[in-house]
Amino acid sequence: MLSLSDLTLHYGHSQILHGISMQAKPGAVTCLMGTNGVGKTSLLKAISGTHARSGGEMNIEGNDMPKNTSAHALARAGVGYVPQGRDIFPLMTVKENLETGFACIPKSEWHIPDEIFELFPILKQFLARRGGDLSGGQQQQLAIARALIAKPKLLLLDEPTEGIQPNIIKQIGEVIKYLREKGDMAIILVEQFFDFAYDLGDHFVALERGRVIHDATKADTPRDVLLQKVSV
Ligand SMILES: Nc1ncnc2c1ncn2[C@@H]1O[C@H](COP(=O)(O)OP(=O)(O)OP(=O)(O)O)[C@@H](O)[C@H]1O
Repeated sequence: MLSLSDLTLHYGHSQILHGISMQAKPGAVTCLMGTNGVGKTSLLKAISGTHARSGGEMNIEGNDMPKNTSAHALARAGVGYVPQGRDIFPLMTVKENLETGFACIPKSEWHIPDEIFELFPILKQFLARRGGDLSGGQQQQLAIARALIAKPKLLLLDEPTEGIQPNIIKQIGEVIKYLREKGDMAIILVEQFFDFAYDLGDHFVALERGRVIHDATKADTPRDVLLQKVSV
């Protein structure tokens, strides 16, 4: 689904990603791991087009995506991005936040599927509540739901468990498993909560200072080996 080859990224003169090559396949959770500051969020920004890469190739479902492809065009091509910190609109209602997910799909598909409320029942209950009045965990659920409304083929999740209470972490884990089992979506999960990531992951990519130091299936990634590679 997604294939990256020799991807580089800079902020001004400072180079953060140094030739990243990796893939993400439908029906699988690819965990992107590494200590703080290795470039995980920057890589998701490059894939989602929210910060243009400086070089390398990106291919989505067989189509080359030039490096100046806009975030909007990538969203239309099937990339759903749930950024770190969620970025929900605090003054808009839950319903309005969900409706912002319509921006990248044809008008004929502008409705909130029942599946969204089956996955996140709390959102149905709080449809008229302002986004900013939800708890952190509920905001995270809203951010994931909003991304799902655009029916992504590739879902990018940046630290979905950060600052969230254990019962909602468990629910988010169940949603990720459900989406994986549907089989048509590739999922890239950036996650510092090691056990959560190791439990969900089918494939593990570890970064160190903007370079890939590990890229293997779960069968070829013993827990202790990965833990050592992604620990300070
Ligand atoms: N907008 C920016 N301008 C300049 N440097 C930045 C910017 N955003 C991130 N960086 C730097 O790029 C490097 C990689 O940051 P990034 O957020 O991608 O890492 P990360 O692996 O996601 O870390 P974390 O787990 O802390 O989120 C860090 O050194 C960071 O300070």
